[in-house]
Amino acid sequence: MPRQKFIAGNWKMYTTLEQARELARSVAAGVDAETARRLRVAVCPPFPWLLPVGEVLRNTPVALGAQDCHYEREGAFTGQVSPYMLREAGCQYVIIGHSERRHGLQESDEFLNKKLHGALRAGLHVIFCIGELLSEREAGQTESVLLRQLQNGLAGLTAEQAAALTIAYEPVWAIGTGRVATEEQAQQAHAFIRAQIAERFGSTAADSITIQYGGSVKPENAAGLLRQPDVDGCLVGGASLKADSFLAIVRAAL
Ligand SMILES: O=C(CO)COP(=O)(O)O
Repeated sequence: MPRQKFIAGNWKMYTTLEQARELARSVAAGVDAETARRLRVAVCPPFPWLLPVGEVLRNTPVALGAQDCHYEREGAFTGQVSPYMLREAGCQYVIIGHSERRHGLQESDEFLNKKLHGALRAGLHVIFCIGELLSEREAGQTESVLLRQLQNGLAGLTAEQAAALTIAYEPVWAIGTGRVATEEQAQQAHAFIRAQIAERFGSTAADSITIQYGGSVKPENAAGLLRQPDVDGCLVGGASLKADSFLAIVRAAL
């Protein structure tokens, strides 16, 4: 059975409350029953908008996700958000390891691995981001970087947990730059990631795991990327902030 495609929107630190509600309303209105039967759609608003956006999405096929979490259930962690709080706020998904946290906030593979386990303990589905810098690609290190991020980032997972995971391959040079990876570059990286999952967790996990592509995905390039055999969906930044462009990407996945 083919893997179900999964399109997620990462709203990053954008939208006012009113824009967030309106965007969620329009996205939900554009995902009909047939679309919902054939693929998964989620949006990941900023933390303070999770509850009001969750309210808008209630009883719709669009799932709610957060953009980060801490690894502990609770504690003296000023400014952090527990994965259990996210569950209680209605989240099904959480993004972990986005490059804007890896490189902007120096979050290490080991730290992200703790978050991954914390999120799974809380019952969240994780979108785990990996990807190389431009300098690493140009130095021919793409695969070794992905390998390190997978080895350290996914340490201690069971095959069953790996099978249910979403990996987002987001080459850092393609994020917010308008410079999308070519279909061949995306397919090559995704096939490499799947092969590594097979090696570590077995072929059942490799067949079931969802591998999204992220980085300058737009309505014009989504269909070509999604046609690649190992591209199971997209993690969309800028184009997820307009319902029209996000829904066009959703339709490209049908
Ligand atoms: O970082 C991204 C999604 O997480 C991609 O962002 P853009 O789609 O804006 O390039």
